Amino acid sequence: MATCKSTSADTVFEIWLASRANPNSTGQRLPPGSHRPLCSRKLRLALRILKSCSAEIFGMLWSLHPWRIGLTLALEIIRGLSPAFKGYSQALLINEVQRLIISRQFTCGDLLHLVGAETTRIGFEGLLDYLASSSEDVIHSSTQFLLEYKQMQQRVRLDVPTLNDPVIRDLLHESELFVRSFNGMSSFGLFSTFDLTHILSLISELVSHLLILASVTSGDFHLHALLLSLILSVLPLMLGSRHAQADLEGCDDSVEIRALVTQEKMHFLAYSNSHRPELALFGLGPWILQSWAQARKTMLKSGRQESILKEAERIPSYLISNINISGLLFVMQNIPLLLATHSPSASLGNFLLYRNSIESLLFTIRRLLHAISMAYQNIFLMAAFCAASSIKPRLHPDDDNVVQYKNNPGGMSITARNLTYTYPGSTDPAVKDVNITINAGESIAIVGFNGSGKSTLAKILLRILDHDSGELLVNDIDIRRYWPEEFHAHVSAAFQDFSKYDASVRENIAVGFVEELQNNDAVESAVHLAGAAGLVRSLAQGLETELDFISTSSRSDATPWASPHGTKSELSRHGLSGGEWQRIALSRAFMRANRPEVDLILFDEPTSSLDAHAQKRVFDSLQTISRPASGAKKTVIYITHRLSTARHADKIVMMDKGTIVEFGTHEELLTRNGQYASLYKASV
Ligand SMILES: Nc1ncnc2c1ncn2[C@@H]1O[C@H](COP(=O)(O)OP(=O)(O)OP(=O)(O)O)[C@@H](O)[C@H]1O
Repeated sequence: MATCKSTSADTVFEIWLASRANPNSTGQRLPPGSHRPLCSRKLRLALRILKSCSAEIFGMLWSLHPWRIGLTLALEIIRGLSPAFKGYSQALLINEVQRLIISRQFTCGDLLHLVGAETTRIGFEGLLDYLASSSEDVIHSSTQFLLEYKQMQQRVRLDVPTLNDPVIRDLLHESELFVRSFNGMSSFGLFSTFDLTHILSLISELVSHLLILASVTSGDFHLHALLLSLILSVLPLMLGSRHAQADLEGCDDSVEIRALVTQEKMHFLAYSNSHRPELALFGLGPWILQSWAQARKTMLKSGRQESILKEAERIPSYLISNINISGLLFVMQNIPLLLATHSPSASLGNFLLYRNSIESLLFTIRRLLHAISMAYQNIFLMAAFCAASSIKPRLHPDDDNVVQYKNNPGGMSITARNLTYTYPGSTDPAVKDVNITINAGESIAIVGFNGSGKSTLAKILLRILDHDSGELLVNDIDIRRYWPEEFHAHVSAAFQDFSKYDASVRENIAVGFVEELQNNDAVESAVHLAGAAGLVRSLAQGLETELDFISTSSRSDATPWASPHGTKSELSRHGLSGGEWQRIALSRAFMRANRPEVDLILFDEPTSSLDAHAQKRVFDSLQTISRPASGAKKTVIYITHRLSTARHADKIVMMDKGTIVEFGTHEELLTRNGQYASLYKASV
């Protein structure tokens, strides 16, 4: 056993982190998913994890099917006794044959009787196996669902800054391995409730072999055999067959395909980093989770029904296949040997039983050690799963510091003081010492050279990123005191790197305010504001047209949401040009921007791919909804390289190298004759 350095660790997260210390290299971490060496330090950590998390995990799983899990545990323990009982029963059979032969009263009828008794035992064994595996299937699919659900929940609640942390990414990776191990897909092998029962079963097998060995050597043979026989005979009668309870509704293939597609789409959304800003901004987490859960349940249900149907067809063959004819033949093969020896005192059965028990004992010990070493590795994955569930998203305020966002009738006011932000892994700040005051209801254009920090500043203002230092006040309250979800309900945005969803036009737009997904008026109004009505009309299936974003996307993580079996929708997907996609993204932003509770609209390069008419249309719409003839104003911020557009804003922010170099009205900045003035003159 190796020795590892000791570190102090209190929470499950810290224990998990300590378990990743590389024993061969101080200060280095083991890569995520790698095996933990067996050493006294890691063993102690494993025990602490078991103490802290196992009750939570097994309590969670136990609550799913208490009686079934209890039953499965009992069955596994009894199944563990089977090999020993089998050896014992066969030894009895041999002894009986030997006795009959020696007493010269052997008849074929006696032989058939003995063979019948042995066959009955084997039949019971097969039935026991069938009942145990049926019950396991039910527990397995519920467990799988619950853990996958929890994992999706972990993903969608985490914000961009949290996910940017490489340690958190490693934690989520190991948490995922833990969940995958319930599908048998983990590199560590399977460690699930059934591995635990497997360990119990192996322990009971070990004990039974020891018991048999003790019996053979002490001669106290029949009592134990009787007990084992009784247990094996009575237990199956107590068990209800899952087969009888199965709900064998017919399966609808199209429902399954739809469910599978939805499940994959939602999974992709939850895991995609490129969609993360919109996911946070539009508060899509609960909707993704709910849609995924519904689809996943349908898939698991249909999978279970399929296996029930298959099993129902398979019961006779299952039982027959479990009758180990070779074992019986092995016993029979000893009869000639008995006939030859004719010894009145020899007991070949006892001799074989002893020999088999010794062999089985060693084999069982090997399997048990293997199972325990698998479990040891998976304990650390379990810690990752537990710790991941309790990560506090970076943008969440402390409970005692929370302030409720109050709707500002005149739009959102923003004050930034010495705002600085550096991307993880970078040395130079992308935003540096930004100071600005934006009054409620103002329209602000942010302009500047490429890479000057405009989009980064926008993401900080939108509470997608968290500034490293400085202060950001929204309606005179520190933005860090608002719940991000609550704050996001009062803003709408179109990002420069907006998302293209592998979905219909309607879905692509309505994710801006997903509660109105089926509200045609709301969707059509958003389409109208973005000047996309003509585009939608030109599509054969209008809002229901499925969009093909692959052909127009060049992003590296543009993973296709695989449609199984090459479905019809895949064939009829519609590609869009860059400008058309931009109109769809703007419609999405207008879906929310038009709502009364929204105080801030932020568009990052909203019209970069639009023609002059479309561009005018978008700015007219912005004007209409942010400065309505009656009703509340909204603050509008837009980032643009088109200075002919910027000049219409109330004030202009000129950025360079992460900082604001000029701020004022168009006229003021021209008079100043600085960077803005030279850029403006160059553009006209
Ligand atoms: N995810 C990131 N990780 C590290 N650095 C980044 C990241 N995103 C942007 N940057 C860097 O931050 C700086 C500011 O980028 P930002 O996108 O805010 O500029 P911008 O003014 O919006 O540029 P553009 O006009 O080209 O859109 C750039 O130097 C950029 O390389």
